[in-house]
Amino acid sequence: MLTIDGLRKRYGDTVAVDGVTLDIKEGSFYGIVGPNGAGKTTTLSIVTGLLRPDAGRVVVHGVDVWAEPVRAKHIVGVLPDKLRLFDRLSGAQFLRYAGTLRGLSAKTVRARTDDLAAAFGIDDALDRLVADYSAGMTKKIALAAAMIHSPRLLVLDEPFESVDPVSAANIIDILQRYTAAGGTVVVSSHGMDMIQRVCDSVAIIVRGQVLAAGTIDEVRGEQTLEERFVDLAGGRKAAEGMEWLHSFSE
Ligand SMILES: Nc1ncnc2c1ncn2[C@@H]1O[C@H](COP(=O)(O)OP(=O)(O)OP(=O)(O)O)[C@@H](O)[C@H]1O
Repeated sequence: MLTIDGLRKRYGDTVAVDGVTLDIKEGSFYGIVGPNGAGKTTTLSIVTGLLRPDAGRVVVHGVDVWAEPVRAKHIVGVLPDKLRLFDRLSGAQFLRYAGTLRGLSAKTVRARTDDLAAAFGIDDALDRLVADYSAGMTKKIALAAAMIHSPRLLVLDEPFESVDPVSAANIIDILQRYTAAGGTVVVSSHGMDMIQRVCDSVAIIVRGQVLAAGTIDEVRGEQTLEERFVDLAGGRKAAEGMEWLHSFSE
């Protein structure tokens, strides 16, 4: 469903992505994990056609993202990292915008808006401005917009950040039913327990490189995913040299 081949991206002197290669199968619930600044968002931005790589190729369901960006974007639904939404629209207007942009008819958009709002528990907020939504509600309306055109692949950058546990469980349920029906989900998250529980496969990215990738069991071995992650990310830092913090100014 998604082939990422030899991606590279640098920002000035900073190498953000250093040869990332991954193969993600149709129907997979695929987790991307890595420490802060590891290159996850940069990788996912390139995969979804939001950022041009210095080198490498991304192919989504047989379509080269950078050779045929419009075709590729029909296949993919994206929840970007920094949510820059048209927040002077109401929730309903925002979803209508997202659906119309994807070529859906007004009738289809209306029906899907109702279904998505009910599924995400934001039906009461559809007539309010997105600017007035809480962080979790904003995440949910952006997720709904990513799904409205029923894409084959959902690329979700930290979808559970700011989302309450009940809503997160609800979203996971929606995504699991989507993958069971043949949809593919790629999700970046810092929630190791969630990734271990929900995903079938995972890649650990550190300093722009894939240090481990495969099924959850292949990657974690005898350890928990979190232990394996901490090992590959260079271990925990000892909390020394911060004695001044305990000297209290008053
Ligand atoms: N627009 C930019 N300009 C310059 N440097 C950038 C830019 N975007 C990202 N970087 C740098 O590239 C590296 C990778 O960043 P990226 O956002 O991809 O990491 P991440 O794994 O998503 O991190 P986090 O878990 O903190 O969200 C970091 O060193 C970051 O400072």
